Amino acid sequence: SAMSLERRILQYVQQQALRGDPDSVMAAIDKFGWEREFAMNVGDVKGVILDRFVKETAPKTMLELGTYMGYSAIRTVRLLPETARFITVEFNQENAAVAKEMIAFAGLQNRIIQIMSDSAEVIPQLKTKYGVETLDMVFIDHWKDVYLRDIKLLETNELLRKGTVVVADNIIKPGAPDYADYVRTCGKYDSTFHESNYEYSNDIDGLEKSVYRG
Ligand SMILES: Nc1ncnc2c1ncn2CCCCCNC(=O)c1cc(-c2ccc(F)cc2)cc(O)c1O
Ligand SMILES: [Mg+2]
Repeated sequence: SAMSLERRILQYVQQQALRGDPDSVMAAIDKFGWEREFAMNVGDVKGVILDRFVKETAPKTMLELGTYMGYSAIRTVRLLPETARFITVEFNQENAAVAKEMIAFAGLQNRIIQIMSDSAEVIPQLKTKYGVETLDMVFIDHWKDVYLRDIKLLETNELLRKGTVVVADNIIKPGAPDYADYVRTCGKYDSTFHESNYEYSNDIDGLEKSVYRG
């Protein structure tokens, strides 16, 4: 169809959900994912595990790599106080534009700093351009073959501190084997795998939670 999948989901949300109600926006995106077409949001099953990590960590400053449609940004920020700073980075301009409208519909546009750029460009600028000292939490959900490059960039740019929680999606499907191997064996993280289901499916997937030892 002429309209992209992401645009069709945004239209569905605008028709089915309640403006300013993040939970209704998430519910509409998840309903579309289960009942109509697959979309690569973290989804409602893995989302519950992510929620638990966010509540446990209560980050004041958080970075997300891979905004996509804004589902996990909305899911996360709904659990944070107004004072928290949430920065999300998306490379794909069309998806970033959809995310901007999705986040605005959810009423969270003042709580989310959206950057439309390659994470490799943004990470080295977080301290100087975005006033970040260190990150309390990171959610990695962008291209699976750049997860490892980017966690190393976070390390070398001194953005991690003792206790920073790094959560990564898709450890099984599509998989990020070089990343998983690194965080589990390099000695810099206490890393645990949390098995779950792949979004809108009964297939197996899971999140890796890696706490930086500092
Ligand atoms: N360097 C950068 N900086 C910022 N954004 C950036 C970037 N580089 C890219 N992007 C923009 C993100 C692109 C989307 C990333 N997500 C994915 O690619 C993804 C794919 C699947 C999937 C699995 C099995 C299948 F059969 C099909 C799809 C599931 C998921 O949960 C996913 O998160
Ligand atoms: Mg994902």
